[in-house]
Amino acid sequence: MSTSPPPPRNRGLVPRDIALIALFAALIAVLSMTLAVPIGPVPITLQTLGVMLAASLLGPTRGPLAVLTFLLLVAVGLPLLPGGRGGLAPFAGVTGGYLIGWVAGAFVIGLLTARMLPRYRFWWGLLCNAVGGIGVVYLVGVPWSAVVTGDTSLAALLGFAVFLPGDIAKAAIASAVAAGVFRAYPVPPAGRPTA
Ligand SMILES: O=C(O)CCCC[C@@H]1SC[C@@H]2NC(=O)N[C@@H]21
Repeated sequence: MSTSPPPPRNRGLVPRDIALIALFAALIAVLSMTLAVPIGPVPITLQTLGVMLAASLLGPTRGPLAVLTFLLLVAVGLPLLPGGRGGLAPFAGVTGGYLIGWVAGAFVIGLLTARMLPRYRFWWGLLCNAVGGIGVVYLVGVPWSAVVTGDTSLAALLGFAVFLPGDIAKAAIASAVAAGVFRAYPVPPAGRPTA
């Protein structure tokens, strides 16, 4: 009886990984610049859709690296945030907590998604994206906004509710895409579950 060798773990980043990280960083940038609904100090955007897709499809290492690559480009001054913002100022501003929360959120989505494979289904994906892409992101972003604006009232803290419908829709889209990809490619490309 022949046994197949276990998939390689912790094999480091190969050129294909770098290309995927760059591709998803670019996707986040495109989504970041595509739509911004200025409903208050923090806009409704499509950015978290990019974060969720990157994390769901690339896993807990490459997903956050794609987000970090995007944030690095913003930090060096590229105008990739809505309104053509870039540089270091956004990180200290009212949305700075969301920017940082994306990295932690992507890690959690990637980790949970990797644990679901190969039994990943839409509803499990929705849960992964909701926990990481909404729960973790808000956990950092909401109090950060409150502190920066100086409004720590309950009403201000509960203001995140306005983002929920859109972010749940984004989590559903990311989960549907990931479920489709994982169904089409049932044998994970080397490293997808762990890298
Ligand atoms: O462009 C920025 O400076 C970051 C904006 C952050 C928007 C946050 S991300 C989570 C929540 N969902 C949205 O649609 N908007 C907020």
